[in-house]
Amino acid sequence: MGTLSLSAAQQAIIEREPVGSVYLEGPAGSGKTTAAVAWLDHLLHSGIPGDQILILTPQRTLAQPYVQAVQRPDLPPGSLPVILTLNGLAQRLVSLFWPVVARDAGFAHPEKSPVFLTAETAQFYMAQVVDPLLEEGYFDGVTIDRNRLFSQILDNLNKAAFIGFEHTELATRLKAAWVGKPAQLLVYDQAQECANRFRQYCLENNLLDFSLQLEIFYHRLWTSFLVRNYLTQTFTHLIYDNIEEDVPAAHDILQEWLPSFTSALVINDSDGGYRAFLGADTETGTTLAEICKQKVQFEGTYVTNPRIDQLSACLSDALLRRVYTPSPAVDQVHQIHFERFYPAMIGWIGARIESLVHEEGVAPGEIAILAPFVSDSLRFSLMAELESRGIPARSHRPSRTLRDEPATRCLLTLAKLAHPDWELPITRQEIRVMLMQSFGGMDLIRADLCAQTLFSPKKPREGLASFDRLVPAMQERITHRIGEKLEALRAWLDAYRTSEPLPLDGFLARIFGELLSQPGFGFAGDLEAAAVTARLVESVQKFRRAASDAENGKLYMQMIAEGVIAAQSPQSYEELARTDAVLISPAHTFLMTNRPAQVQFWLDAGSLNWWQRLMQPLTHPYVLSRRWPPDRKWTDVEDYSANQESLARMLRGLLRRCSGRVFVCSVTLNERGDEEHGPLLQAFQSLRRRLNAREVQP
Ligand SMILES: Nc1ncnc2c1ncn2[C@@H]1O[C@H](COP(=O)(O)OP(=O)(O)OP(=O)(O)O)[C@@H](O)[C@H]1O
Repeated sequence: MGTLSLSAAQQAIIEREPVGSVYLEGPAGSGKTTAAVAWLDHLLHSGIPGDQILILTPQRTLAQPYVQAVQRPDLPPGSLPVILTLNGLAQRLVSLFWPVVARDAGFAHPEKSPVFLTAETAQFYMAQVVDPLLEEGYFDGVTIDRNRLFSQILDNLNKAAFIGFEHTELATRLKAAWVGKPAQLLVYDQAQECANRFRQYCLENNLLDFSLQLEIFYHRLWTSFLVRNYLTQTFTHLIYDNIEEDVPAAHDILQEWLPSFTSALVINDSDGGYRAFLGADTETGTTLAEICKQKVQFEGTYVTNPRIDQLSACLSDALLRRVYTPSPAVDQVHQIHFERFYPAMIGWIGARIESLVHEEGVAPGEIAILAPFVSDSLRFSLMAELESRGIPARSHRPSRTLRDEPATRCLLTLAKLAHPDWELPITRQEIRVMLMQSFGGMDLIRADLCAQTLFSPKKPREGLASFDRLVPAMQERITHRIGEKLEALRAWLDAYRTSEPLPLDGFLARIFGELLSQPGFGFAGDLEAAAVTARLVESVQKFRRAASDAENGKLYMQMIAEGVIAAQSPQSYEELARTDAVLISPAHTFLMTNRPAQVQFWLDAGSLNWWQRLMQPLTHPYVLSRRWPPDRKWTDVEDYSANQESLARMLRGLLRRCSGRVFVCSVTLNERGDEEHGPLLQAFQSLRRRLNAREVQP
């Protein structure tokens, strides 16, 4: 177990016979996962074959400590433990037992293989189903992006599967809780119609989105003696971590499955529940405690200190308007900083971090800058500020898409140039970005000159004109060195155009290998660009497998241009965690990476976004949950208390992952020029007032 010396409580977990079930509960940072990883090590060293051990987590990121553990070189030789989410398990089983269930589940072509959809490809098919309805005027009064509309309909289907009700009941449930304007009732009906049609479309075309995978697993496979027998014989030992972040269907299945494991370690983080908006249910999770033979409680923390704990308690009291008396010690672990405008705040954060790193010896990787949302401009300004001070920074925005990456934009422009038959428009701006990326080190001015002189957006079929045709003065300005590369690029594209076209993923892999990664070209030695290319190729491949259309390369390009396919960048948390750099991340994402940071900066403290949830006109995370009574109305009272509760939980979670100090940053005028005094800022102001009042007391 590396250099950690385990506590007595942790030792007690691992010094057992691998028999019987244990329910381990405790707050974040109390060492539960560390004990579980040591337990896994113990199981493997005691001779249990790895592939008989199932490690289940609600989300891949939460499995990282186990993924790392099974990569250690000192493990005994043999098979590896199986690390899965419920969805991953469902997908495996549906593949395996497809011939047995496909017909009964209503698929039109049980003789053909199933096609498992990703979040992206599901959006693509949703577009096929919903676009004609949008043309008929569906969702006329709803102002949200098309892809968010699609993702909410998919989310509704998922919620029905997670909670365990018929997807045809969605609108009934949503409407029963609605108290606002009647026009919304029609929106729910239309969302229901879309969900029904999408499900039908999936059944007709052998497509399985997450909801359908889970429903088939839960209602058709799990109930089969054959499947249960297979599962109980395959897996004899279970580690199920972060049950509080999993969905009721997972808890139901584990309720029945758990007794058949030879040993089981079930772990609950008593502060968690951050994935509630994705269907996680802490209450159904805790029912697993009842069937475990032994219950163990971990106390304390390896991460925070008593002053941070006091700050956490004071903030909860302030937020929930309870009476409290803060200890002056909390002053030492937080600081509130106000600036009038955003740029000044960015500068202040940069200077503060510079002094933390250079004067106080804090490692950059121990610093996290957190905000409810991280916009592109915020991310860019922070990265630039830190870079100018020589501080390494990394950012995590789950919503950052592959199509936003310059390397992707370059590759897709090249794809359009190479496939004139697609007749897709190409702008000069795209040519500029492509040249700067392809040639590496080419400046904006020269790239612009090339785009102006060598390309006509009106005649995209003609592609790039030859450098040799330019007048000598222009050639001089662009430079002959660039001219040579331009000619090499043109020659490559010409040769490709006259040969048999490849599928888009094949084209991307080839131009990367034959041209862009060659010495002198922009992707040579650039690991980030190579990683982006690999992810793009993978995204196109998944799309190609799911969309059998002959012109699927062109279709992919169109879908990405319209934003239907966002090609989410599945940058691994592992990659991010490994670098010693300041992390810039949405607060919620930081919580789900489950890693502590010594110093945290909380940005936009005045913003209401810390408190209120994202507007989702087609769905509702609380109404679509198992504990919501079908006849109850969702009023402002419920809304207020849900927001309060979720902010309180988030603050506890952030501080549970903080070992040093919090800097709370507030700008009078936010990025949009508005003044905001949201509940987070108010809680800190209340705390300041009380601390000041204590100081003036005799
Ligand atoms: N015995 C120990 N001695 C020193 N540090 C420890 C010990 N056990 C755990 N830690 C450290 O404490 C931190 C939290 O541990 P761990 O992730 O196991 O806690 P947890 O209760 O599972 O929290 P979470 O629910 O957030 O995952 C980690 O950085 C870990 O390295």
